[in-house]
Amino acid sequence: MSLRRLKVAVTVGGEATDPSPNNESENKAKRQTVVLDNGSEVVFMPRFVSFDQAWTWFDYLNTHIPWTRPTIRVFGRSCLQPRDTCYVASPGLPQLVYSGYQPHAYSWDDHPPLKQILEAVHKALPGSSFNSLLLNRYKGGNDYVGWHSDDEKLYGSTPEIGSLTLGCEREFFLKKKPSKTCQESRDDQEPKSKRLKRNHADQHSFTLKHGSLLVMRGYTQRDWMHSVPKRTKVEATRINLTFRWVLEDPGAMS
Ligand SMILES: O=C(O)CCC(=O)C(=O)O
Ligand SMILES: [Fe+2]
Repeated sequence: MSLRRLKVAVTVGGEATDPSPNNESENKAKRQTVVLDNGSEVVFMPRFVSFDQAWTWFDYLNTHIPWTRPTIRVFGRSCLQPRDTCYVASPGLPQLVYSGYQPHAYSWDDHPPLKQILEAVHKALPGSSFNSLLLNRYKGGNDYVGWHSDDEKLYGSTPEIGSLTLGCEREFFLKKKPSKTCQESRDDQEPKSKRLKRNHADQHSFTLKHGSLLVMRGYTQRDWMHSVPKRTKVEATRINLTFRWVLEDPGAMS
């Protein structure tokens, strides 16, 4: 897969990226902002949290979270989701349903370290708010997440998703949807073959390392898809936490 070079603006700032008080130097982590076209944006913080803190969280979550590997429906077929999962949400929110599966919503109080992690994410992203969390556990390179967008109605039209990686690093890909919603009108005049070629060039990749935070914003879910593909040589476990904001009344959006 040929990947276009990213248009990356790197800022070095004093973001509060680590909740532990003795890690001031690590708090000066680099923050990369990738401005995608038509109002989509990805922010990447490779060292959001210190190595040691990230391992402490990994060990806790790996052993204490009630992981489950549900049966889901993909293209009309039932299959085992190719990774473990768990869902946490604030009380009273509409229920999440994806791929025909409705996960049980655990409480933040069930796992106090999650509240600490949420606090660290909020501190790093002033002005952002998250009230739900989807956890994934990839138990080696055969576990993956296929191409998808987190564009469920309950997240609204421009959801912000903060994605924390703990443990084994994995590649994360973004590719632009070949849909008309994100096309400029001049596309209509282009031959289809040219259009497809140009769309396939619209791909980006990130290596999601231990302790990194990737944030998708704006119209990224409407216009782009993302995936974490299989990696045959990988054996170690990766835990991923995606923080999201669930609208209390998604019906009011439409
Ligand atoms: O594991 C990741 O980095 C991505 C997970 C993801 O896309 C999801 O849970 O929707
Ligand atoms: Fe996703």
